[in-house]
Amino acid sequence: MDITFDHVSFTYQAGTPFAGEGLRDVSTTISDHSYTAIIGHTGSGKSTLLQHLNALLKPTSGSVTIGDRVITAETNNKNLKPLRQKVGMVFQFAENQLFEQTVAKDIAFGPKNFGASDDEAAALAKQMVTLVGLPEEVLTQSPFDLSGGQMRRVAIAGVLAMQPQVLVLDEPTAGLDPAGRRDMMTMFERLHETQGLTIVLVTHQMDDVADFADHVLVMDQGALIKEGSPREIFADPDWLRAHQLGLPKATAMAEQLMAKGFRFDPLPLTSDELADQLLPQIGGAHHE
Ligand SMILES: Nc1ncnc2c1ncn2[C@@H]1O[C@H](COP(=O)(O)OP(=O)(O)OP(=O)(O)O)[C@@H](O)[C@H]1O
Repeated sequence: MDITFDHVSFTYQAGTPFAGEGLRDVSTTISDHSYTAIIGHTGSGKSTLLQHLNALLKPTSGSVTIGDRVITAETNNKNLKPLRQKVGMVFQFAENQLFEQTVAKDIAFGPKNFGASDDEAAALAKQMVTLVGLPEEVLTQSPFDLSGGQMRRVAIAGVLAMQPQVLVLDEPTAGLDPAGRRDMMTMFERLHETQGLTIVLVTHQMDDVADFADHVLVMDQGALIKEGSPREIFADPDWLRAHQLGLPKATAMAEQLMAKGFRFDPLPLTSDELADQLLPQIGGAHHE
């Protein structure tokens, strides 16, 4: 399912003295099965864009086409339920939204709300808890007895239990330690690869963009100012700096090495790429 933005602008509190522009004339397509990263500094419009992906917000002007549904300012709020099922949202600190007495009940809540029987919902809960890498034993536990990282996985399982086609992730690794972050990102990669889920990721971690995304949207002051593959986006470090954006660690290190006379073409995005280009220059990796 593609999601296409056609000249989308969005104004918060339109018509009041507090009106503020959230999005300005954004046109782009998030393709079916893609892994799209959205980057941009604070207040650039990333969260506003995300909320248009399942019509939590509707454009003030322009349209968003989600699969076969066209959302405009005139769209009424009826019949949006199927959209909410197809596009699953994992908000920042999603674990704060857990509320049931057991993990099983929490994961089953969404499907039951959408008409699944008790048995179907329980089966989904069992399936999803495994999919997010937790042992089945947690199903009978209180979510509040789990670690922060495990609680977040339960919240994600609850979104996956709706069997969405698109998984939207707003800084999903915020607050986790480095190992927890890596495990979480590997889990999303697995969901993308094995379940065919389209992933839309908002992140400040440029290494995650380089490692996982195949398409990148760069937001600034509500506008989409650049889009392309990670290689295209990270090819111009000066441009990124001018927009207060960082670089993947390997790219930043390559830049420093270039100042000392090393050559890199293209600029490496990952440590493997950095090593592959560096070794021949320091007399390593000779294969006779
Ligand atoms: N509820 C709101 N009412 C009024 N203005 C808002 C509201 N939410 C966001 N804005 C404004 O819209 C613009 C875009 O905000 P948005 O939250 O989408 O940015 P962001 O890139 O997600 O930022 P962050 O990285 O801090 O989450 C900002 O100027 C912000 O002040």
